[in-house]
Amino acid sequence: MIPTPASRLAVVVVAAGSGTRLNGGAPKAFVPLGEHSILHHALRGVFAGPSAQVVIVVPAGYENAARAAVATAGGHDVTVSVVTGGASRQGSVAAGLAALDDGVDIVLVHDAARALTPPVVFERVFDAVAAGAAAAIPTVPVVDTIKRVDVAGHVVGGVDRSELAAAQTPQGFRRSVLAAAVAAATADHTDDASVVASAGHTVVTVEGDALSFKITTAPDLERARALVAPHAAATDDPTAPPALPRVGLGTDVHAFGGEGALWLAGLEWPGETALSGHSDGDAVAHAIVDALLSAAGLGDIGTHFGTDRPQFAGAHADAFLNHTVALLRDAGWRVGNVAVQVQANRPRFAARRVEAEQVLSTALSGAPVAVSATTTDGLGFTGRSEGVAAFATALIVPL
Ligand SMILES: Nc1ccn([C@@H]2O[C@H](COP(=O)(O)OP(=O)(O)OP(=O)(O)O)[C@@H](O)[C@H]2O)c(=O)n1
Ligand SMILES: C[C@](O)(CO)[C@H](O)COP(=O)(O)O
Repeated sequence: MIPTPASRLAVVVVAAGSGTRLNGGAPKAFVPLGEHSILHHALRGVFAGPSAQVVIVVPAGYENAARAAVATAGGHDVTVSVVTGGASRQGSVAAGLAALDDGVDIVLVHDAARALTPPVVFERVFDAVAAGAAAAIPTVPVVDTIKRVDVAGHVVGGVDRSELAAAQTPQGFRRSVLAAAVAAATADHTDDASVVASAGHTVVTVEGDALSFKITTAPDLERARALVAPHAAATDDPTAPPALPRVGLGTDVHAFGGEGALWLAGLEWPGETALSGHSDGDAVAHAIVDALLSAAGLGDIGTHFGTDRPQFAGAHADAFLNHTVALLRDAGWRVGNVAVQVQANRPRFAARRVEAEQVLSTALSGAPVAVSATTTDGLGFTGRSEGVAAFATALIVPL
């Protein structure tokens, strides 16, 4: 980091949004994340970064709650101003800029919603602007295949993801550049770099961080809570890695009567009756997903694979398990091992058990999977051959 007098730098923390997509019962920055609020965690990252004046922009009526968050986050020695936000994010940024001290010449604008951003990201952005850039933003690569989709939901083309990057915050600027661009803006932009770029300035990028994800929806909040919970008691540092392995439990049931082939434990079973379900009805894979998500404290299969996700309609085990591994990885975990038991009269697993274990293990990035199968001596719905039940346990370990 380039050392500069504290008076040069200010961080504007925009926390005035309503959190419509989160629907958390309070403006988003004031929704609980562990023992404290989202804003408290965001401020911990800000206070651990480069020395700065800090301006917090909040909804009307939340000024005192913001001052309380400053105290719990350890901002006793920091110059902090709390101001009321605008109707849009850009309006809130303008309100924050109006509260800057005279000596400030570099400004970082940070979303409170990116509450677990590591302090090193603030340093990277500040260093880039202090080294001469008019504007610098942290970005991360886009990992999904991106499609253009029309209003009917049909794919109309692809986008080369090598040309794309996902923008995060804090976004850093020469104060004069940002203030002039915001004052001259005629359109509402979703980030500050767009405001400055539309005024003709070059925006450079620095490395972002997976922990800087934005808490936008309920699954994001679950993920943030899972990151904060395991280590908060031990270290009180939300950016420290989780310390202990964790275990989880999952079950699933599907009835026979689906269309097409039977899919179970990641295998197709020619000649067997299919299971019904939104996806392929693979109760073994779904029980494993629930076991892994419960171990990580990331909710359950409905949280991430509900019927509102058309991409998982008809999907097989590999799609479910790959996505679950990615969710765990983003939360700081990898799969240790999985054990799953199937209760069913059919199919008979003995001849294909090893094959099933290999397929499931491959979908879990190589973690060992043990599959066992049993019947119930004619008792219950599995004994009457009405369906299949599966029970899974999982161990996950910190990355
Ligand atoms: N009028 C607004 C709108 C947004 N923000 C802030 O901008 C950041 C990013 O916005 P977003 O995640 O979209 O938050 P919300 O607007 O609260 O969410 P939603 O769009 O779901 O209502 C958040 O820290 C939010 O508090 C703000 O300060 N003032
Ligand atoms: C500023 C931002 O976080 C960069 O990714 C983002 O643009 C905030 O607004 P959004 O409407 O939630 O995209």
